[in-house]
Amino acid sequence: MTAYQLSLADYSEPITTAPASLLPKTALAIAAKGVGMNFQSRSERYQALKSVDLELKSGKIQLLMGPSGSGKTTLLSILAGILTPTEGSVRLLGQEITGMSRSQLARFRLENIGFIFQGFNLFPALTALENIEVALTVKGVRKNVAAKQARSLLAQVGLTEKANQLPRDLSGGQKQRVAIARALGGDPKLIMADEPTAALDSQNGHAVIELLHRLAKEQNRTVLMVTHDARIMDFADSVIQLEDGMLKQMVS
Ligand SMILES: Nc1ncnc2c1ncn2[C@@H]1O[C@H](COP(=O)(O)OP(=O)(O)OP(=O)(O)O)[C@@H](O)[C@H]1O
Repeated sequence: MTAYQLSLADYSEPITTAPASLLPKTALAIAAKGVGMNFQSRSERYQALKSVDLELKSGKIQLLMGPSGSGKTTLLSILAGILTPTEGSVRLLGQEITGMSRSQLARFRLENIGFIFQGFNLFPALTALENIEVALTVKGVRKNVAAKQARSLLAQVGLTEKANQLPRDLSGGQKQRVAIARALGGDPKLIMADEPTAALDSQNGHAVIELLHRLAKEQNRTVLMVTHDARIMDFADSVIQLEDGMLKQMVS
């Protein structure tokens, strides 16, 4: 189980935040200062991140790249409020999240962050539409409203005609588009993706990247993505390189 799977906490207060489209384009969506992470296992201490500073503006697509073990997932988890750093602070959408309680963090994530995973994480026994509906009801949307919203989200990713298909009858790219539609429930301003194209062939990978690009540029969402996929670099506003837990460079 990845750290992200912990993020869909059973928290059912209604969504109250403003739509992503209302955020000013220049606002800082993510700001990390002096972020460090030490993992303690038995007698050993491992420093996975060292003094990471970064600032990401809203409406941008940022890639988090670097060799295996360099700290990408750890950093994404910290920036998503899933892991608490041992040093430093994180502000998301102008709010300091580092001192929040677990339930405050769960609520913040639910209201503001859409998660996308390499393995799609769809419920195999639910149709494409039901997968989205379920996520909406977890976010506190009433069932009859959720059904309507789920249809509209599915239309946004161009899959209206696949509404009643089970995940096993969809291609990898279609599954990922359902997962993206699900992530858009509740209109999150931040989208955090962990290797979203790793399991996809070139054509499907391209469709997913274009969709994420559209969500950032047309709807002013901030997309932060861990990836090894060099194809995405052309669509990104900047690339953050991590090496041995340290920020090596930001390519704009
Ligand atoms: N819970 C943990 N306990 C101990 N060490 C951990 C823990 N989580 C991660 N690490 C270590 O921290 C380092 C960074 O891990 P991380 O998963 O962030 O790397 P990554 O860049 O995402 O790697 P990959 O590309 O292989 O997914 C690794 O050496 C890893 O073994």
